[in-house]
Amino acid sequence: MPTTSPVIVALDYPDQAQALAMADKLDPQKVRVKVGKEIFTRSGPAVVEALHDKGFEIFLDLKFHDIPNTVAGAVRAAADLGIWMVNVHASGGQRMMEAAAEAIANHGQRPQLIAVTVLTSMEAADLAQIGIHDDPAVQVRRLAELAKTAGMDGVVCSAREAPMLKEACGQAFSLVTPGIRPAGSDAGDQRRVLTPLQARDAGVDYMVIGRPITQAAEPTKVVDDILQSLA
Ligand SMILES: O=c1ccn([C@@H]2O[C@H](COP(=O)(O)O)[C@@H](O)[C@H]2O)c(=O)[nH]1
Repeated sequence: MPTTSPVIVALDYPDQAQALAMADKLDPQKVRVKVGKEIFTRSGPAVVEALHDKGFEIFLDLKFHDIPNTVAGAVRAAADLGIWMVNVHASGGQRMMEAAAEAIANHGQRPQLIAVTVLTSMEAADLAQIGIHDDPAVQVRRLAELAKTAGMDGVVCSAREAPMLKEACGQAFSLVTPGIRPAGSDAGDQRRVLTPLQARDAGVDYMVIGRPITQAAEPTKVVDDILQSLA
């Protein structure tokens, strides 16, 4: 049975052995896992297959961003891996997102297709450096509305923007939120953060949590404490 848990654990490791060792401490009934650029660049589809064999649903977080034809092909290849969710960058534009959606519209194992808005590591000063002089929330909303128009199933955003986006894009539009930090844990390079409980109360659908779990002395306990706090 697929899990209904909102928690997605980011398996950001330099090699497959370490990623799978962490997966062995996790329960596919309690969490999904995220395969990102580091481990996928190192291990490729083999790590996806190994995690599937362990029973996990997988968010393949490769954030495709290229011309429409290239992104369409990449999203199709991702769907062929049988993953649960895949993403593109909304800043690639409407035509790029439409090409991605079209590429998997009739796929037998169609994954959820979501678009990254503004990275949770970015704040207003970072946006200003790339010529965007709006508040992050304004840019997030602009890109989320474009993503919805282009046929995306949802977006990656910060939990801070969740109430605004549920209002603007509707309850069925999925909000996937990294930048989740249990109280007292180090924000690191993240800037727009909330705790799991604050994120739930803000209305997010999925919480992506990496280092607070993967770098903990007792990852299983951290997962259980997070799920308990949400119960
Ligand atoms: O805006 C974004 C998009 C993706 N991520 C990814 O989520 C995890 C977060 O890991 P933590 O260790 O909990 O910070 C990581 O894999 C990022 O690549 C994001 O943080 N923000």
